Amino acid sequence: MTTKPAVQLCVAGLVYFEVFVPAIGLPAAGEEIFVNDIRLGLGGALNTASVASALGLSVRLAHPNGNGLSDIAIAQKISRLGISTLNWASRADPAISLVFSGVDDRAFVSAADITALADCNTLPSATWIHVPGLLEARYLAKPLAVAKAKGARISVSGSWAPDELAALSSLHGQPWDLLILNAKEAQLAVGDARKAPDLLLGAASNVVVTDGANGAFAYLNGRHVSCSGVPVMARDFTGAGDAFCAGLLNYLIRHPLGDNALAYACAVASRLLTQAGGVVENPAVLAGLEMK
Ligand SMILES: Nc1ncnc2c1ncn2[C@@H]1O[C@H](COP(=O)(O)OP(=O)(O)O)[C@@H](O)[C@H]1O
Ligand SMILES: O=C(O)C(=O)C[C@H](O)[C@H](O)COP(=O)(O)O
Repeated sequence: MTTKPAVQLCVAGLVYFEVFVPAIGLPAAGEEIFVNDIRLGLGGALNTASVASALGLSVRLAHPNGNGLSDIAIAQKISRLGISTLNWASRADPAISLVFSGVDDRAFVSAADITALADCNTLPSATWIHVPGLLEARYLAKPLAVAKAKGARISVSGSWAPDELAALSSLHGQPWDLLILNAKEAQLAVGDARKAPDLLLGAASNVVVTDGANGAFAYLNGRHVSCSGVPVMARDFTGAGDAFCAGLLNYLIRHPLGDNALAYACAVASRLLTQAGGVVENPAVLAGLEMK
């Protein structure tokens, strides 16, 4: 008899400590500019984990940590969110990002101990394991392959990793069950984002491309599907892609062959645009979208 794993979704990757840089020029040497506020936040793997947990999934966050100031803040926040973790050692402060907010997207300057992921021996047993980043997936390749052999389904989302994106179309053997890219990543991977669902089937049996306000299109469960974005008054674009992944996985875990996966994922992503940052602390942001 096979038993279902108690954890429905494991999210494995780095948790980023983010400093949102105010949109002003740099001060001259020796000078100091005071602004009203410098916002801090957490992101990376915690984004998808927090959304999935708020949507009602049992979630485990697998991430390396050290003994830095950001590690203390991250551990406390995760504990307050009630998300269970699997940790292993990294350097202190393994993932720090400066976030520069633009008109309809953001840019990052980041320092990340990506190699710490290679020290992960085993990932928790889960129905799905999601890795938010191609480079992260490369460093986690061994435990991911072991988990897949034991029956877990593997999902990987893009992130801006040009070399990994360029190599995607030559992958074969479908190491993953689901690949999610945004349009810019898909463009870099295959030259024409619209063709990505067909051209990247060597990497994963399901390929989804998100396209900002336009929504998403995919090859999912053996069919070409698409959906429009849900219009909202956007406040902050951080975490929309990560929330989309959480919504999509929540749907696929509960309705593996259902027809509304993309529409549901777009609805979840649009809610994240109405709050600051990509971590859901107030589940009311997702009111009406929880699933039992
Ligand atoms: N301006 C927007 N209005 C409505 N939905 C949006 C908007 N921007 C993003 N989304 C939603 O978030 C998803 C991911 O956004 P996208 O910009 O494609 O990815 P990323 O955040 O990874 O860059 C989209 O598929 C869509 O559902
Ligand atoms: O801080 C960094 O450098 C990160 O890469 C982690 C970010 O929190 C998310 O990955 C945001 O990603 P989106 O969901 O596409 O907005």
